[in-house]
Amino acid sequence: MTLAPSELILNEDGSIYHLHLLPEHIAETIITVGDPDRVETVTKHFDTIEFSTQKREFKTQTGSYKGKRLSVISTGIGTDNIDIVLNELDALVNIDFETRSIKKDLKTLNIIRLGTSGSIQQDIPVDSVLISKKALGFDALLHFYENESHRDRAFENAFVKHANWSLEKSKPYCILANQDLFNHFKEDNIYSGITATNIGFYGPQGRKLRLNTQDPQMNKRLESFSYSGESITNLEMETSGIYGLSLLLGHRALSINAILANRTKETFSSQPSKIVEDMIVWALDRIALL
Ligand SMILES: O=P(O)(O)O[C@H]1O[C@H](CO)[C@@H](O)[C@H]1O
Ligand SMILES: O=c1cc[nH]c(=O)[nH]1
Repeated sequence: MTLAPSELILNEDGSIYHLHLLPEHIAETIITVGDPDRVETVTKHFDTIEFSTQKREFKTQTGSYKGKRLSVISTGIGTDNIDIVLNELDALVNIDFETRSIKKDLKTLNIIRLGTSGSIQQDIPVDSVLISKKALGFDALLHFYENESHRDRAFENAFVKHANWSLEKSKPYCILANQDLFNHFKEDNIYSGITATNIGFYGPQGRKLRLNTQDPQMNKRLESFSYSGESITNLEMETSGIYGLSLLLGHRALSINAILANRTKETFSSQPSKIVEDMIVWALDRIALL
């Protein structure tokens, strides 16, 4: 099947539409960060940088860390951007841009998010690091793809019942991290849990400045939900989309987040850049061993 110019969009220089990348520009292990400024916070640790570009919020640098070729790419905020980043990264490795056809032999990328997040559990403090074993998506992204075989419907239904989830919101979807990557990064001083991803930072994460939220008890209900001994630990805005699209496309994904806020204790890190830097240094050494 040939993909039409309106579906697979290439720029005049042959690069993919939003990311502005050619296939040779990316490594097989990719670190995603939300903030474009965080790309260099990661790559300043690299031995060499071979390539840099930026279009809109999507900044990419590829180089080498301890001999391993890595790309770092910023996604901006939200799962709407994750739809663009994951589909275009996959196209770069699994679609032949000359023939506009899907390759026979598909590649699997390692996709590791180094993000920031807010904890909703008392005992997960600010300035800790958490890896996400599962994601619960309150965004609707995955519902636009054929996804049935990858979701944990029993978990989703138990959550909807427990939280008295409004039918006017999207049905939450539950997706697993790549368990090999999860085990590779898991260690005693790193927290792990279920990350809830939502479509906003304020109302959708239960924050009230001037506007009332639809359910003032939402975060309490998230905090008290437990399923097979596991709890929802933190809130952010990308992990469910990364896990969902990675599973559907055949890539391996893990989300690692620096905890900047504790929503239950109403605290925020006094040194957010330090914990982000510490997380990056720790994660890079683990990534180099993949
Ligand atoms: O720091 P990043 O990776 O952007 O992640 C978190 O920070 C942003 C909100 O401040 C959202 O993107 C959220 O997921
Ligand atoms: O509370 C927080 C902190 C960082 N990022 C989020 O999305 N939420």
